[in-house]
Amino acid sequence: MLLPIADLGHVRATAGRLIRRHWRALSVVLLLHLVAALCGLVAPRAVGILVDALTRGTATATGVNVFLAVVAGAVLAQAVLIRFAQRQSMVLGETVFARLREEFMAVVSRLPLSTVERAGTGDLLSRTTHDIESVARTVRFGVPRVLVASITSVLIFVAAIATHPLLGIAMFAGVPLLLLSTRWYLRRSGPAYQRQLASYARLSGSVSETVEGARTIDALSLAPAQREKIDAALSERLESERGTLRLRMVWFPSADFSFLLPVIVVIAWGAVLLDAGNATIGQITTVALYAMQLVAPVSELIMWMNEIQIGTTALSRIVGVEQVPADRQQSGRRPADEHVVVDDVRYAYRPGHDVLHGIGLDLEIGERVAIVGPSGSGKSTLGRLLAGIHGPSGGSVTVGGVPLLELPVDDLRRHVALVTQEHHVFVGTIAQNLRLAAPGASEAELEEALQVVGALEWVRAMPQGLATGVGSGGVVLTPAQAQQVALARLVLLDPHTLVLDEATSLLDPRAARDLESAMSRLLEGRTVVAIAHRLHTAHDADRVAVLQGGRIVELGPHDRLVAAGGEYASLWASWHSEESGHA
Ligand SMILES: Nc1ncnc2c1ncn2[C@@H]1O[C@H](COP(=O)(O)OP(=O)(O)OP(=O)(O)O)[C@@H](O)[C@H]1O
Repeated sequence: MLLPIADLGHVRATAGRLIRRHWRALSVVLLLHLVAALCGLVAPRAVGILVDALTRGTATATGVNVFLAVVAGAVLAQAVLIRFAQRQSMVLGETVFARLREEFMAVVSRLPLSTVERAGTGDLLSRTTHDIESVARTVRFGVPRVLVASITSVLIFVAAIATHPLLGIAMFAGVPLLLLSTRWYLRRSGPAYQRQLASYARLSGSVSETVEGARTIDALSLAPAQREKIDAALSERLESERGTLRLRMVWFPSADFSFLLPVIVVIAWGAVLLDAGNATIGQITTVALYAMQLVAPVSELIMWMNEIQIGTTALSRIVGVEQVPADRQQSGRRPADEHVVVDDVRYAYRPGHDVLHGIGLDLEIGERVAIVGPSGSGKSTLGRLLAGIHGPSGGSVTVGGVPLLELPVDDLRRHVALVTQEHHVFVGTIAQNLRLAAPGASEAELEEALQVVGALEWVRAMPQGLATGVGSGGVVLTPAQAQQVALARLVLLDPHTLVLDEATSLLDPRAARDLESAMSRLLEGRTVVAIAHRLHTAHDADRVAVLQGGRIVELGPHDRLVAAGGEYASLWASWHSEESGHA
């Protein structure tokens, strides 16, 4: 499933909101361009007057000097005004774009994890990079240029009509062809550009998947299949680019012709009027110069219309991300205590296919519960629901009487946190990695957290201690160190309930043993739900929940369940005999 794409109404509403927010700055930009365009109209008019004076033989040396001064003054004024207008346009473009990008990043970081997982990284990656760049180009250059070109074109038309109304009308000669070809183009270009952008998303998805899964691809010799997939994505992209190119190849030449047409018609029609004594050579010269002056703004308009079309399509994909429904709704209620209760919980990844069927689990504050069961029985799913990552499809998971999904995410993590085998080290310093959990923590607090998980010594031994750069491009941490940093983050978060999923399984036995003491200090005084893949964890727990086919089939202390001789007893017996076999 790809992320939603906003319809034109929403895109227009977003554009309208941006214009309203910046209307003052936009008005200044428009005013500057308007005056600059007016200055640009002076020269053709002055040339026309001079031509007429020369034709009539009334031109004087002073007249020519005045003409030169006026033209030079107008050109200079136009150049200065354009400089300021462009500067203002760029500042405005950057301001608008910066806000847009910040808002988009805020939306992306709020996206429900389940949506990101389902949509895949390619689509989101291409929206946050390629589409944002496309919108940036439109906002920075496209919108100001289109506004300027529109104002200039209208003023040129008005000036031509004011010079000679009958001749001025000839300036419209290219309009029908321009309208027809543009309508033809716009009808087809929207879907064609959507296809093109979707093909970028698929290509970047295939490439990033190949890079991320390089080891698996290598190990299973999947390279040919992956190459085929990328080739298919490339062909799709090529085809979609060809599609839009075909459209441009029809539209551009007809547009080109339609704005050259007025120059030809003005001269031909001017000759007829001159013959009939209805126009002067000076007027024909002025209007013909205006017709030629029109070429630049109209061609700019044509070029940027195309860019704006691409930008609008990209904006619809960006606005679309805002339309992903939130998976949680804050109610403002505050948990009465630290009591976590799972009540009749159901969960389905796909509608109609429940993987949890009415789970009930009342966690006593400070107790340790181990969840055991065969692969696929729903242990990890239950863990994610307990940590408030997914919301249940039915029933509830509450802390202190408040459903987890009603809490703000920052708050939620201070109640329940999930510890998985994934310990991503973010690019930045060790301190920055830790402060993700507690942005305001002092260095002493960071060191205290590192001390709890037994990492203070090695962090202090690093070249710059807490300020050492880690992650991609920095010092490479060992898996055990990465895990210690993750645990220190949890110490800083200080949640009262922890859900452990395969917390130590990726480590070699020695590193796992080293971490066990760090772990046990972290767990002290907290409620713990451990998804137990090794049964000795279950043995040490206060209670064991046996999950089978998405249902809790047994629940109680280890000894009682073993004595009961049920499902857990046989799991325990087979695990025990395996263990003693290994010994
Ligand atoms: N992202 C997902 N989309 C669709 N189905 C999923 C997804 N994750 C898990 N499932 C399905 O949900 C069921 C429960 O999976 P879950 O991972 O919770 O089981 P588990 O007991 O933790 O298994 P294991 O011990 O192998 O990790 C399985 O049938 C699994 O195929």
